[in-house]
Amino acid sequence: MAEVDHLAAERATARFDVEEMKVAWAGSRHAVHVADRMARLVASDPVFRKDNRTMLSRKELFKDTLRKAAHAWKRIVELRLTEEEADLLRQYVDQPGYVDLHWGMFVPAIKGQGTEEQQHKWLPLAYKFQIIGCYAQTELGHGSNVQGLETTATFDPKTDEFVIHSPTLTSSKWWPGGLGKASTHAVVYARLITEGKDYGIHGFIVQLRSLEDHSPLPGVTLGDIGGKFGSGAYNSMDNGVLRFDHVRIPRDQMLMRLSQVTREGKYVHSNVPKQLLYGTMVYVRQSIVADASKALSRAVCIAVRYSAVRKQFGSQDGGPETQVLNYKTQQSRLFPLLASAYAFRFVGDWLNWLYTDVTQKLEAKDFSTLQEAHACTAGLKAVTTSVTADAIEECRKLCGGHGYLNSSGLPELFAVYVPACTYEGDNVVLLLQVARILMKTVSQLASGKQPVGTMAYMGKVQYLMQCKSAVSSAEDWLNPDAIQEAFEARALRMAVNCAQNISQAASQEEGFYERSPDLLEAAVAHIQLIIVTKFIEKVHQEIPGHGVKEQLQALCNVYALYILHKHLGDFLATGCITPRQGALANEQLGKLYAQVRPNAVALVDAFNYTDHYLGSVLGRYDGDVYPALYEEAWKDPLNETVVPEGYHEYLRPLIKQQQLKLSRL
Ligand SMILES: CCCCCCCCCCCCCCCCCCCCCCC/C=C/C(=O)SCCNC(=O)CCNC(=O)[C@H](O)C(C)(C)COP(=O)(O)OP(=O)(O)OC[C@H]1O[C@@H](n2cnc3c(N)ncnc32)[C@H](O)[C@@H]1OP(=O)(O)O
Ligand SMILES: Cc1cc2nc3c(=O)[nH]c(=O)nc-3n(C[C@H](O)[C@H](O)[C@H](O)COP(=O)(O)OP(=O)(O)OC[C@H]3O[C@@H](n4cnc5c(N)ncnc54)[C@H](O)[C@@H]3O)c2cc1C
Repeated sequence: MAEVDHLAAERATARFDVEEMKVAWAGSRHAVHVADRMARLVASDPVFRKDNRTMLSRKELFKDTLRKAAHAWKRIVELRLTEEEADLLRQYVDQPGYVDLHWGMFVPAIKGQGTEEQQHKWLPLAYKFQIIGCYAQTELGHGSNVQGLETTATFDPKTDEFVIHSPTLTSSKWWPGGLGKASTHAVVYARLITEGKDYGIHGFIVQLRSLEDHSPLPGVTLGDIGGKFGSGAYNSMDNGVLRFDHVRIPRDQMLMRLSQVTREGKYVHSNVPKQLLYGTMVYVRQSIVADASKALSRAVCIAVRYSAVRKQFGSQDGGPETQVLNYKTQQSRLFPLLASAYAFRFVGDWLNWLYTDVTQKLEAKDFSTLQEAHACTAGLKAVTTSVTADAIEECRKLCGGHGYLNSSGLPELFAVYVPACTYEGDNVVLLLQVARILMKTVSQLASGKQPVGTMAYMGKVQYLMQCKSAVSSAEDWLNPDAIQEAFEARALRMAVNCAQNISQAASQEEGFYERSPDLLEAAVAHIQLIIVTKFIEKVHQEIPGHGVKEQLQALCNVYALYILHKHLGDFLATGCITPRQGALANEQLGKLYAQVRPNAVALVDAFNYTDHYLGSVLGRYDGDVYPALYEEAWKDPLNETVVPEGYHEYLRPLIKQQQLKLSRL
C-alpha cells in the first residue's frame, strides 16, 4: 500500500462501502478473495515483470512469453492451484500467448466435438502439457465465411486415413494463435471428402511438430505471420501460417461427436444441428464479453485516477488549479465509460449463466435455446468489444499528452485489445447474424408464434408499436419502467421497419443485402436493450453494503440515458420519445454525473486492480503520478547513454558542416 495517498481526499468523499462494492463487482466474497490472492502472487514475482515489455524486440518478447508461461505452469503445479485460480493467474500475467488458445480453444474443441473415447485419449495429454494445441480454422482466403474454407481432408479407405491437404495458396491456414512457433498439435478445420463427395467443414486433430525436437513433421510447412499493430501488445502471440502437403492422419483423429466416417468410408451425421460445429466459437465469444469489462475497467481506472490528480486552469488568488475530473466535459466523456464497465460486467455474468444453461440443455439433447445462445453471444461480443476498443482510445485522450506515453499503459492496452473486434467473428458479420434472427422473429409474429428469451419483448408488438413515453420531467427518467419501455419500443420499431423495407424488395435475400446498414443498427439497438435490461435486473436484486445499491442504480441510469442521448436519432425517428423527452433525459444525465463525481475514484478502486495489473504510471493507486512519470522516462533504452549512438556518424558531421559554412560567411 502507498505511503502517501494523493487520492485520499477523493476516497474520503465516497458515499458507499468500497469493500462491499468489490464483492458486487467480483460476484462473491470468494471471488474477491481468490482474485486478490492471484493478483498479488503475480505482482510479487519478478518473472512476471511487464514494465519493460514495449521495449523488447519481437524475439525477446516471444521468449519472455514462453518463460512466463513455463514459470506460471510451475507455480500452478507447485501450489496445486485449482482451475479457477490457474485461470486468474493466467489473466493477471496479462500477456497473450499460446496457452490462451491451448486452454481457450484447443481443449474446448476436443471436449465439444470429440467422442468420449477421443476425449479420454487427448485431454489428459493436453491437461499435462504433454502436447500443446491451437485452433486452426481461418485461412488466407477465408475467415468470416467458414463454409468457404478450402483445406481438404480426403478419406483413403485403403489405409483408413485422412489425407490433409492445402490445395491453393489461399487455403493456407493463417492467423491461428500459438501455431507459429509453440504448438505441437492443432484442431484443423477442413472439408471432409469421402466416396468422392464433399461433406463440408469438420474438425481434425493433426500433429504438426515432433515431440522430440519440435521440428515440423513431413508435409507440414509452418511459421509466424509477422509483426502486428503496436509495440508489445499482441506481438507476444505467435499467430501462424500452416500448409499441408498430403499429410496422413488416422481416421480416428477426425472429431467424431457430431458426425462420423466409418471404416468403409460411409459418412454418418448424428441427429444434431450442424451448427454445433461452431460451439467452440460460441464458448469463446461469451468469455470475450467478460474480458471486455476487464479491459474497459482497466482503462477507466487509469483515466479516472489520473483525472483526479491532474489539474489545469481555474486557479483563483494563487490557489490550486481545477482537477480535470471536475470539468463537466471530462465527466460526460468518462462517466458513461465507467457505467459501461459495470454494465458489461453484469451482462457478462448473465451471458455466462445463459451459456452454462444452454450447454446443460444440449447435453440432454434439447437444442431449443441454441439460436438464443448464438444471437446473444454474437451480438454481445460485437457490441461490447467495439465499445471497449473505442473507450480505451477515449481514455487515452482523456489523459491528455501523457496518455500517449507507453508508460500510461493505454497504448498497449488499446493495441492488444482492438483485434477483439475482428477475431472470434468480425463484429459486423456477427451483428448481421443477430439481424437475421431478428428478421426471422419479426416474420413469425404474424403467425402468433410467441418469441422467447431475450426476444420475448417482441411479443408485445401491438403495444410497443404505438406506445408513447409518459416521461414529463427529468426525474421521470429514473423510473426503470420508463427506460425499459423506451428501449424496447426503439428496438422493436427498428426491427419492424427493416422487415417492412425488406419485404418490398424483389427477394428476401436482396432486401437483406440492400438494408444491411439499417439492420446493423437494429441489431445494436436489440443488444443495447439486453445490456440495459440485465443491468436493471441486477439493481433489482438484493445488494448488501452501505450505499452500494444506490451507486449501481446511478450507474445503471447513466448507462441507459447515455445510450439514449447518443442514439437520440433512433428514439426520435421511431417516435418512441419526443424531442422534449430527449432533452429531459440529457438534463437528468447531467444530474447523475454530479452524483457520480464524489464516488468516481472509489468506484474504480472497487475493481481491485493491483498496480502491476494496471501497468500504468497514470493509474497508480497512490496517485503519485509525476515522480513515476519522471522516473519511467529515464528507463528508456535511448537514455542509456547521454550522447546517442549515431551522434558521431550523423549529428556531429551535420553540425560541424553548418558551423563551417557559417564561419565562411
Ligand atoms: C500463463 C499460463 C497459465 C496456464 C493457465 C492454465 C489455465 C487453466 C484453465 C483455463 C480455462 C479457461 C481458459 C479460457 C481462455 C479463453 C481465452 C480465449 C482467447 C481468445 C483469443 C482469440 C483468438 C481468436 C480465435 C479466432 O478468431 S478463431 C476463428 C473465429 N472465426 C469466426 O468467428 C468466423 C465467423 N464466422 C462464423 O461464425 C460463420 O461462418 C457465420 C455464423 C458468420 C456464418 O455461418 P454459416 O454460413 O454456416 O451460417 P449461415 O449464416 O448460413 O447460418 C445458418 C444457420 O446457422 C445459424 N448459426 C450460425 N452460427 C451459429 C452458431 N455459432 N450457433 C448456433 N447457430 C448458428 C444461423 O443463425 C442460421 O440459422 P437459421 O438457419 O435458423 O437461420
Ligand atoms: C489477433 C487475431 C487472432 C486470431 N486468432 C485466430 C485463431 O486462433 N484461429 C483462427 O482460426 N483464426 C484466428 N483469427 C482469425 C479471425 O477469426 C478472422 O480474422 C476473423 O474471423 C475475421 O475474418 P476475416 O479476416 O476473413 O475478415 P473478412 O471477413 O475478410 O473481413 C473484411 C471486411 O469485410 C466485411 N465483411 C465480411 N463479410 C461480410 C458480410 N457478409 N457482410 C458485410 N460485410 C462483410 C467485414 O465486416 C470486414 O470489414 C485471428 C485474427 C486476429 C486478428
